[in-house]
Amino acid sequence: MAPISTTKTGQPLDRQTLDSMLRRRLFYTPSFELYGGVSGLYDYGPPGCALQANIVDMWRKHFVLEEDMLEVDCTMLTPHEVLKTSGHVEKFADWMCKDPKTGEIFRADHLVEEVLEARLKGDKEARGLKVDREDDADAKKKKKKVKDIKALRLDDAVVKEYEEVLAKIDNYGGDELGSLIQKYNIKNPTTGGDLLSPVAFNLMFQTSIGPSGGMAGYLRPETAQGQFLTFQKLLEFNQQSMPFASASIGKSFRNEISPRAGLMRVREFLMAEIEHFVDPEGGKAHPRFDEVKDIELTLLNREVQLEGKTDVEKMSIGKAVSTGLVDNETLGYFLARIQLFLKKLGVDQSKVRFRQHMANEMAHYAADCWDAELLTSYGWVECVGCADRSAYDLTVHANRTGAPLVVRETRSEPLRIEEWQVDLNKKKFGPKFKKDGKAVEAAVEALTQEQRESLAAGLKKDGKIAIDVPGVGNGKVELEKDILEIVKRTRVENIREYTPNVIEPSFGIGRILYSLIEHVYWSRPGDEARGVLSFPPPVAPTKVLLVPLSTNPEFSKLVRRISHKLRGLGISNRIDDTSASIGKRYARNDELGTPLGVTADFQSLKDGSFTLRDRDTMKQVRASEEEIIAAIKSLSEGTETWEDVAKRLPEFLEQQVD
Ligand SMILES: Nc1ncnc2c1ncn2[C@@H]1O[C@H](COP(=O)(O)OP(=O)(O)OP(=O)(O)O)[C@@H](O)[C@H]1O
Repeated sequence: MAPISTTKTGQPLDRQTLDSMLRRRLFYTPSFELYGGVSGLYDYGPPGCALQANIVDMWRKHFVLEEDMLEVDCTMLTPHEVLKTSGHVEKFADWMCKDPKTGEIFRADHLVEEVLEARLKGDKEARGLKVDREDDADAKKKKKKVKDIKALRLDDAVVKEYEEVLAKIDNYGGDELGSLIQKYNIKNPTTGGDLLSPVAFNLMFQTSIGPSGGMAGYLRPETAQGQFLTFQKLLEFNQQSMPFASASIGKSFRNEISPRAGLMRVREFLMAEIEHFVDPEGGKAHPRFDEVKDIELTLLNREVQLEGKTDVEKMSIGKAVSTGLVDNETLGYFLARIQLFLKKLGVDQSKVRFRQHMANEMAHYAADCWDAELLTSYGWVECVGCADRSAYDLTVHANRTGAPLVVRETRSEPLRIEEWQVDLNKKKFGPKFKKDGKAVEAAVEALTQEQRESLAAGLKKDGKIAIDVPGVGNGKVELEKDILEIVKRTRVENIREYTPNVIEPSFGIGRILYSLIEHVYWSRPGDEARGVLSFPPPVAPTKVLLVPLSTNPEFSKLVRRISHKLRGLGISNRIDDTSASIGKRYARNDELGTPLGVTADFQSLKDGSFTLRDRDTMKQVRASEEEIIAAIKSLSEGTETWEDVAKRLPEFLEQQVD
């Protein structure tokens, strides 16, 4: 069963309270609410926008800047042909099942998951086991509308079976989901009605480009394809130097079947994707792997899941790669870098795990794939996917368009290849085969080295050979030695040509943003109605709250001056000069996650000093304007912590505001 997500004070996270706080503070709001809203579409308000911008900014610095990646911004409108070639038109689908009576539609894997989890909860209740508060609230809420939750004791063997199914839920295809629905007698949870068998539903939004409607297209479901199609130009831009990575941040669109998980599953979302192009020879080594090899990750491997379990293992990425658990250094390098990025954002490290894809879950061409999952009140949720897509994408686009999406490198040592070559005597060949000439020539060219070797021996012995040429005569064609010769020669290759493989870390910014909010959310003991969002200062939407002690215009002047100076330094700040008590004003900003507060008071008028308050500890220091601004700058940039500042500057105890 999905584990419970607790806050840093050990309380189960109360999602309803958090959600209402986030909407009240305008982090986000359902789109088109005046018209009744549309599932899976949300608008971000000011703190949500600032938070998203800060996450994206940190992403750019952590990946694009740090690794010299080549950022591109490709169009979201994509012609049908491109997505047909990439396989999306045929395969980018989820399984849905319909209730023919009510017309309701369910995503098949989510339905099986929801019903089995509900039954396991019911079993837990029936066994008299404590159901966690969040579990309880959830169950109560669902009981009203979900018929399937009953305090019903299950057989131990059934519990085990359900748990195994849940551990493998991402691995099932349509037929298997259909069988599970049948086997476990899963119905429409609201009406108890029968459901039709699962059918594939393509998640892309279709459109047409141009007024004639003649060019079919889609809103892109990922940013990746644009990057693959600019590969050649980027390689040129990079002066033919490998390896290199492209990166892109932009909206993607997926017509999710029944999005009911807030920002976690939406129909339009911001993605940040990297396509790292690497030479497949040499084990996909990464030049900077040494820098990360000792970083420890929490790994949930494929075999464990196939046994129906979810036990994780902590392991250094160096060991995971050397033992072959993670396929190669480049993939391992990015897993470690993803973990470091999430840490920088303030994601709770005990709520991060990397889950390896099971065979069915992975695209057939992928060599290995790991998801960074974050524990939230929705359970473990994939927030970053990291896949080795091999040479698939470049190969299919090259085959379709004829563009050479390859790397050509001069070899340091020319390569000498001993091989059997076929020489055709064109003067005799043409007149003999006439219109069939092309087909015969293609069949000859297609002969493998082994075939050529044995045919050479046959030619020497009998003076003629027969080869298969489908569609010509009876499918066999005889060739005499005056028409062709097969000889062994040495070919010297100075240029090496290869299709790079691609390692793709793919980030859903909205999922990361929401999970981060859950991870930093807590309430002060004894004051549960007041939420606090403990964002690290660099990621916080607003860095500083400026409060004049009272409505005295002299205080107001001082805070405006500080605000102006902070703005000059690019540090976001807000003045709250309302008549609410200082405690209330700070509480409001705790909910917005503002890490620092500056108060102007009578002492400020006297000696120009100000107090600086830390959101999390509520401790204050007092110092000159210059020192306070310097402290704010270093805290906002993440170069100092509050502990560092508190060591440097004298604590201010007199006027505790909360
Ligand atoms: N509907 C969505 N809403 C928000 N973010 C999404 C959505 N679908 C995908 N993402 C984000 O994009 C990232 C890369 O997409 P990917 O195709 O790997 O997801 P996915 O495997 O289809 O996700 P899921 O299985 O949850 O539908 C995911 O890790 C996730 O953060």
